[in-house]
Amino acid sequence: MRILILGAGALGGYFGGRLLEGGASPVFLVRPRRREQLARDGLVIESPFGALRRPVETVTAETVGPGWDVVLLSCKAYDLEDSIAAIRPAVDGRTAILPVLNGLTHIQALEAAFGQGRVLGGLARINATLTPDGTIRHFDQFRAITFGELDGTMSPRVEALQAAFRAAPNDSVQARAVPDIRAQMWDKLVFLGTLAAASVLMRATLGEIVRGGGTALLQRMLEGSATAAEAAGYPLKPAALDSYRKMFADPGSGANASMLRDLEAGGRIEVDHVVGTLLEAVRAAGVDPTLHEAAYVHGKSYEQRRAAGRLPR
Ligand SMILES: NC(=O)C1=CN([C@@H]2O[C@H](COP(=O)(O)OP(=O)(O)OC[C@H]3O[C@@H](n4cnc5c(N)ncnc54)[C@H](OP(=O)(O)O)[C@@H]3O)[C@@H](O)[C@H]2O)C=CC1
Ligand SMILES: CC(C)(CO)C(=O)C(=O)O
Repeated sequence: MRILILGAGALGGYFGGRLLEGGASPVFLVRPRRREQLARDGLVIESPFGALRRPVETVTAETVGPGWDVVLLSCKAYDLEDSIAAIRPAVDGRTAILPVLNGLTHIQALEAAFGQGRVLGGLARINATLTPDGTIRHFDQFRAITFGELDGTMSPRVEALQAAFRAAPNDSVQARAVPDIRAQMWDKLVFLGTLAAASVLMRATLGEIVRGGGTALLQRMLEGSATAAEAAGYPLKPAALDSYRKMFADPGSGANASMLRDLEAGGRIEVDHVVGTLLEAVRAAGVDPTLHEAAYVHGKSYEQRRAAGRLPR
C-alpha cells in the first residue's frame, strides 16, 4: 500500500512514524523548512509507546507525482486550501484521501476538489504536539485513529489501511475502520468542540474549570452541543454522552484541547473550523447559542489581537 502523508506535524508525524515501524513505507509531503529538519534529524517521536528516530522519505508539492493508494491529510484547517493544492498532483483514480482534521466542513471541501468516493471520513483521539525543534511529543495513552467510507460501506481499502496501522508494534496505534464514520465525527465535534470552546474561553483544563465553579456552565455547553448533533441527524450514543457528562464534571480532569495549546503558544487556531461549525449547528438546532458564541468571539478576538502583534510575550 503506497501511503503519502501531507504534513509531518503532531498527527502526521506520529501515525506516519508508527506506520513506518509497522513495515509500511510512507512518504511525507512537507514544506521546505520541515523538509530540512527531517533531512537533518530524521523523524523524532517521544511517546509513552516508545521513542523513534528514523530517516524518512520526503517530497514537496513541486516534486510529488501520482500513484498513491492513500493520502493521509494531517494539516490544520487554516492550511486546508494550500494542502488541497499540494496533494492535487498526487491524487489519481486509485487514491483515497483520509483527513484526520478536527471539525466537519473539510469533507465538503475535499469532495468538491477531488470528487465523492475519493474522500474517507476520519478522526484521531490523541494528545500530541510538534515542538519548535521538530520533535513530536505524544503525551498520554490516547493513540486512536478511526476512519471509514462516508457511504457507510466496509471496503477493502479501509480494511487494508486498518491492517497497515495495526502492524505498528507496542500497541502504539489503535486503528479502527468503522461503518458509521459520519456519526463518529459528529460525536467528536460535540466532545472536542465543547472542550475547545470551554478551555479556550476559560484558558484552563476541564478540572480547573470545574474547580473554578464552572460545572453547570460546562454541562449547559455540552447539552447544547449534543442537541445540535441530534438535530443534524447524528444523536450521540447515550453511553458516550454520559461519559462526557462525567468528564465535564470531574474536578480532577486534566483534559484540554490542542486548540488551547496552540493559543497558549501564540499560534493560529482552528476557531472557525471547530467552534464556528459547532456554533452554526447549535443555532440551526434552535438552542440558546450564547455560550458557544462567547467562545467563538473569544477565539476570533484572539485572532485580531494576534494579527495586531499584541499578544503577551
Ligand atoms: N495535536 C493533537 O493532539 C490533535 C490534533 N487534531 C487535529 O488534527 C489536525 C492536525 O493537527 P496537528 O497534527 O496537531 O497539527 P500540526 O500543526 O502539528 O501539523 C500540521 C502539519 O501540516 C503541515 N502542512 C500544512 N500545510 C501544508 C502544506 N501545504 N504542505 C505540506 N505540509 C503542510 C504543517 O507544516 P509546516 O510545519 O510547514 O507548517 C504542519 O507540520 C488538526 O485539525 C487538529 O485539530 C486532532 C486530534 C488531536
Ligand atoms: C479530543 C482531543 C482533545 C484529543 O484527541 C482533540 O482532538 C484535540 O485536542 O484537538
